[in-house]
Amino acid sequence: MSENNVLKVENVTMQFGGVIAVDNMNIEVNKGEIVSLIGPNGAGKTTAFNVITGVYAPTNGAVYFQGEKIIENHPQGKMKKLYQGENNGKYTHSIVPTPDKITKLGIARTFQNIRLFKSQTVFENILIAKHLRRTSNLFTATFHLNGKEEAKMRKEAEELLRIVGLEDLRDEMATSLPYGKQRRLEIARALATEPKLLLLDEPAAGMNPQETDDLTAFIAKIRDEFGLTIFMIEHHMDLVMEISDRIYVLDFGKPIAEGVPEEIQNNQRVIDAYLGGAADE
Ligand SMILES: Nc1ncnc2c1ncn2[C@@H]1O[C@H](COP(=O)(O)OP(=O)(O)OP(=O)(O)O)[C@@H](O)[C@H]1O
Repeated sequence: MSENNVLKVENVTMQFGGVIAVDNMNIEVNKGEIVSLIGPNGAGKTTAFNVITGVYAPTNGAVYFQGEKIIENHPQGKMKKLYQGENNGKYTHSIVPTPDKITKLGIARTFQNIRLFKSQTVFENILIAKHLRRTSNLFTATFHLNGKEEAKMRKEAEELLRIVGLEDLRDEMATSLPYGKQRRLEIARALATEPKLLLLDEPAAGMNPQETDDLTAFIAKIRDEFGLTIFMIEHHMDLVMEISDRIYVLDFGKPIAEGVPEEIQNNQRVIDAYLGGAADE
C-alpha cells in the first residue's frame, strides 16, 4: 500500500442471507483523488459505502483508512456455513466500528436521499454536525453548549458557510432551500465533521442540468480547498466523466473495470454491462 493511500477496500464481501451484494471487492483511493463508483442499479454500490462507514459489518474482508486497518470481519454464526466466497479463513479478527466512530476517524458521507435536520436552520445544521464531531449524542450536540468551545465552533460554521456559498441562506430553514442548495448543505454538513475522506452517494440525484453543472464545479472546489479525497457513487455520466480521476465499475457486486474516464468509456465490457443503458438515464 503506498503512503498516498487513503482508502483500501480489501477482499470485502457483504452477503445478506443468500444475496451477495458485494463480492470480494478490492478498491483503492489515493490522496487528493476523486474516484467514482458506477454500475447498474443493485450492483452493490451503496452497500459498499455502508460497509466502509460502519453501517454493516462485512461478511468477510478488511478496510484500511490512511494505512491503518479500521474494519475487519470473517463469516460468523449462520454465515460460517453459508459463505462460499473467496479468501475464506484469511481474516480472523472482528473489528467492526460504529458509524460515529468512523466519522471521528475522518470519513464523512452523504446519502442518496438527502438527510438534513429538517426543523433546523442552515446554520444550525452545520453547528450540530460540528458538535457531532465531538459527541455521538444528538441531545448533547444540540443542547450542551459550553462557552469558549461553542464560540469557536460558531466561527468555524460561519466560515464553512461562506466557503460553500450558503452564507446568505444562513437563517433559512433547511427544508425551505431549493433542491440543489439542500444537497450543497448536506455536503457542507459532512465537511463540518472535518473529514479527510468524503463519500458522496449520488450527489446529483434529482438535479437538473444547471444544478448538476454547479455541483460538478462545487465538488472540484471543495476537494482543492479542503485537501479532500473523494469517493463518489453517481449515475450522471457527464459529471462522472468530467470530474473523476479514476472510475471503478461494479456489476453484481464485483468491480469489472477500473481506469481513467477515457478507458472506461471505451471498455466494451462496461458498455455492455452498463454504459449502453446509463447514457439514457
Ligand atoms: N439490508 C439488506 N438486506 C438484504 N439485501 C440487501 C440489503 N441491502 C442491499 N441489499 C441487496 O443488495 C444488492 C445491492 O444493493 P445496493 O443498494 O447496494 O445497490 P446499488 O448499486 O447501490 O443500487 P442503486 O444504484 O439502485 O442505488 C441488491 O440486490 C439489494 O437488494
